Amino acid sequence: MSYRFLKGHGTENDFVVLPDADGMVHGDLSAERVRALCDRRAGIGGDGVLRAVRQDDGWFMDYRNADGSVSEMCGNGVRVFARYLHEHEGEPFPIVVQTRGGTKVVTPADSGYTVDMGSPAVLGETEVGVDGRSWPARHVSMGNPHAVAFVDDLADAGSLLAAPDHDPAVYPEGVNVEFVVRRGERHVAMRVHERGSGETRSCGTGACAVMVATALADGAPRGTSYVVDVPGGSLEITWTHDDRVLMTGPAELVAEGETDL
Ligand SMILES: N[C@@H](CCC[C@H](N)C(=O)O)C(=O)O
Repeated sequence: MSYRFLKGHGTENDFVVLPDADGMVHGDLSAERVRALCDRRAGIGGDGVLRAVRQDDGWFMDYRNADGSVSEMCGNGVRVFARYLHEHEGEPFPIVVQTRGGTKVVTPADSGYTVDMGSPAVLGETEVGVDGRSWPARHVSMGNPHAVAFVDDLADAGSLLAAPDHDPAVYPEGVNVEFVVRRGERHVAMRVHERGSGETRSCGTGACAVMVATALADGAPRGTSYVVDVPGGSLEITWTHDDRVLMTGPAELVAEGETDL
């Protein structure tokens, strides 16, 4: 059976969008099917899948990582998802998106879309490691788990072909690991190894976790904005006076078609 898909990305974190308004097309999306869709040689290719299901309280973003695993949230994905809902489902802004990590509200902005990502949870210190080297890291939850480590050089993180070492007692469900360097005043750059997808060109929730960890390290007052560079572009992030993280960045839809994968 063939079905409709779209392909999109936010700062080159790329996704297969599966329209499934009534939840009837895909039913219980299997991990095997997600892996087939995300396969960059035999499939459409993507860091993850965004299945769009209409609910009584808005649209549900059913997010899956490329390996088929489920995650609570995807920050770049939610901007792409909102653009899809606006342009293809006629949803007016502000767009309310339900996720496993809570309700997110997306509005248009000069440089793309702004997402109210909610309040971060700062959960203490931990450690991450690559190739026998280790760094202290801050444990931040943006609905999904992150470990943020400051390094001298982004190359210190090595090839990132394998998941960085981390404490399984702190992260029993795995973790997204961000490596960060400073670029200037209120400006950092990061690489990320995503749980379930490997190294990606960007991670929206990761950039928010990085901003929170950096603002805490800097003693920056609430309301300060940071630019977070990722390999696929830049995101602007503000931690507001009322403890919400606002992320602004682009979202692109680049292709649409039918697949029988
Ligand atoms: N790329 C996403 C995060 C996707 C989920 C993550 N890999 C996890 O397992 O938590 C983003 O832009 O936030």
